[in-house]
Amino acid sequence: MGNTSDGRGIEDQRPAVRRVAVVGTGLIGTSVALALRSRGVDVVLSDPDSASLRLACDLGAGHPLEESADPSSAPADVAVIAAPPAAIPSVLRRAQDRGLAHVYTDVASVKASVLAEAERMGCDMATFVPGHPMGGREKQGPGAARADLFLGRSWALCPTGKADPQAVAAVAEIARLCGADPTVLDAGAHDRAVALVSHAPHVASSAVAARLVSGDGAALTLAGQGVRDVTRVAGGDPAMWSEILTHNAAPVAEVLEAMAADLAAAADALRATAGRAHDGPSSQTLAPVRDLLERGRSGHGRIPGKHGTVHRPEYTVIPVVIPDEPGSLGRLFAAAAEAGVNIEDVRIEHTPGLPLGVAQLYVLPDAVDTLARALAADGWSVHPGV
Ligand SMILES: NC(=O)C1=CN([C@@H]2O[C@H](COP(=O)(O)OP(=O)(O)OC[C@H]3O[C@@H](n4cnc5c(N)ncnc54)[C@H](O)[C@@H]3O)[C@@H](O)[C@H]2O)C=CC1
Ligand SMILES: O=C(O)C(=O)Cc1ccc(O)cc1
Repeated sequence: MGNTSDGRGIEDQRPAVRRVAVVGTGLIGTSVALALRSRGVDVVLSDPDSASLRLACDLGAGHPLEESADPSSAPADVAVIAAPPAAIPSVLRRAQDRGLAHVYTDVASVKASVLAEAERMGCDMATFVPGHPMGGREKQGPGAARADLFLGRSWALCPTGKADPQAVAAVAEIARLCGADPTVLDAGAHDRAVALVSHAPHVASSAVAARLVSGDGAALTLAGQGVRDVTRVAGGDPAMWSEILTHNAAPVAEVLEAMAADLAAAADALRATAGRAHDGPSSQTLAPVRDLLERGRSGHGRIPGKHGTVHRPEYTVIPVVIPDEPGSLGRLFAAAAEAGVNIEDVRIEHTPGLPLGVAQLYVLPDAVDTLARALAADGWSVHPGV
């Protein structure tokens, strides 16, 4: 359900969106384009990086803008600008000047500074509705794009008071066509919210991962799923994230300062407890640590989960042991295809020093039994439920 922060509904008007221009065919632009294509929308694409543009086209995300019939005579219904935050105001200004679309939106992770710069550059704020899809990955480029990236996610819309309500409705429709839930809020409120739920967590993840740089190799072989979960987003592009953090500096700094105070209190308490483990976990000295763990669990419980946002398919992971040799993945995928099962995603875990790896196959839950039986019958070492 889409709502504004002041309670107004935005699902009353649902305009037809038939033709969309996506400017910037990286991870997010190509994912938006793929999602729109899957809903029958005609998509034209552009990117200054010709390799990204070609890959996005080859993936079926759309056709290059330049090769389209006559772009100047047929403005798209909506242009989605999916470039890095700092580039967006100038890209928007150029797109508006050439009449690329009737309505414009962007996907930048920060909103207030992008909006202020767009206004300063004289962009038309009646047709510009800033947006931010709250789905993403720690990988860049069109090769990592997925049509289902935004399913069940929120999609923030931050129009200024000058925005035409029909433009807001058109961009809300883009979000819905991508399977997301549009939510209108003020740019400042957006930036404070994402500082808490995305930007500061990214820095915290990097802080954990940065400790591993000096960890010895033997320690790293003990890494389990926990540290992989906590550090996943630290794999994101440092250049892009420096840009995002710079554009949302004060709100992120505030959250990091609070985290740093929690960590310092926990470290002090642990120092004071060192060598006194037999006093038990309820000792007064350890109270700040216990308090942090309790608050952490409560905070974790507040994240909307499986029952909050319902549309995203939950995949089940089937681990399969594979020989670390050329062709083994190909044979595994061929066996899955033979069983008629679509592999939705795959991750490979290698154990250093062993001639084996584990392929984690992500499949829809109702395909698990079929696939596990077929692979086992084909001689694979399959471990569903592990
Ligand atoms: N990575 C993520 O998980 C998320 C990123 N975002 C936002 O999406 C935007 C794009 O990020 P990603 O797709 O992750 O990055 P990306 O690096 O995968 O793609 C960025 C694309 O923009 C292109 N580009 C650079 N300058 C351009 C310009 N002047 N005009 C047109 N295209 C230009 C690049 O060639 C590249 O293809 C950023 O504003 C980011 O804040 C939003 C939600 C999630
Ligand atoms: O990797 C993930 O799970 C993310 O949630 C990524 C992400 C990165 C940047 C955004 O502005 C929004 C989402």
